[in-house]
Amino acid sequence: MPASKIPEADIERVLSHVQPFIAQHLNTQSSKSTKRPFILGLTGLQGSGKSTWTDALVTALQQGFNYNTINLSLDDLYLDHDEIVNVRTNNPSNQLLQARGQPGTHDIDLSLAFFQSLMDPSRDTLIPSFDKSLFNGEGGRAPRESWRRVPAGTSVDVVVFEGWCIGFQPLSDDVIKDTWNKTLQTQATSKYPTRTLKDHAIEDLLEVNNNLRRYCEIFMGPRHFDYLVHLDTDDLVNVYEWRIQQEHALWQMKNQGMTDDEVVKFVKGYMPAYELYLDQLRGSLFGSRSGCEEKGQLSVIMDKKRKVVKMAGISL
Ligand SMILES: Nc1ncnc2c1ncn2[C@@H]1O[C@H](COP(=O)(O)OP(=O)(O)OP(=O)(O)O)[C@@H](O)[C@H]1O
Repeated sequence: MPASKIPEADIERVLSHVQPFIAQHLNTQSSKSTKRPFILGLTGLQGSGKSTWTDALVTALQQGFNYNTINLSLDDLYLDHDEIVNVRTNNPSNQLLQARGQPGTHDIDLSLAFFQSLMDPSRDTLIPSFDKSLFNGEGGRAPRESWRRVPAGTSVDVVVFEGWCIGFQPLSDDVIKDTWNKTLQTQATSKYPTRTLKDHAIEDLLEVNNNLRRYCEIFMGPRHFDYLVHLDTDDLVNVYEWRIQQEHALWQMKNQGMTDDEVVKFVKGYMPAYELYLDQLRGSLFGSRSGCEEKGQLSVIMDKKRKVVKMAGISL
């Protein structure tokens, strides 16, 4: 297996925070007839390395601790292609819902079925898979025969569940309106804009916020996780830089990829969510009044080159 881009020492540091929570969880589950796996959320900005970190964590949890570990990406829960087209057609003026990505473009029933099947040892668990290359890059559900399978009777210890908006929590309509009202117009001269709310109609932001609310109620709220690792940066502009580095590497390797302008347009689509929800997440997903205060959260701050410059448990 090729060496991971994540230094082993960084993985070890993360696990020194997380593993005691896993051990405690498995200990309390051992006497139960229906065992629930430990759900380790991994959230992070676009291109921060969520998939790469997930792979490294799964390997370390399996090989270093012998935990039966699987992973799921929120990207694998996208609606199938025809449903994504429906979302686009039903929301013609909402720029946030013209392609897969935002809350409102994932299959909630599929996510529920996945998490419920993990609790039922009499059934195989199929891990959903989405193929981004289908339909000229619009993507579609991969055939079920190609999904990974956890055979019935196998108990899964840990699920690493990664996604860009995991840990984001809906705001009240009033807070969204207030934030929107106070936000200045997008910086027209900025190469990498980080203030984009005014590019969107307030009702479009509210709609995505409502979709996020449903996600959190059903499978993505604080009660659905046991621990959250957050890949973050001290400068949001790095999200543009990371993606541009990635596309430049792709150009060198395959002579294809996005142009810098296309990257800016693409990353800008995620900025409204960062502007609205990042502060609260940085405060804590398991904050007071969540009823989950005993759970843990770790902030991993990376610089422009994705070097970890700070790692700290979030205390309430
Ligand atoms: N620590 C790192 N150092 C250098 N390169 C990295 C690092 N982490 C990830 N990369 C590279 O950055 C790119 C994006 O990584 P990855 O796909 O893991 O990010 P992601 O957060 O899952 O992306 P997306 O938000 O698009 O789903 C990949 O080319 C990966 O190899």
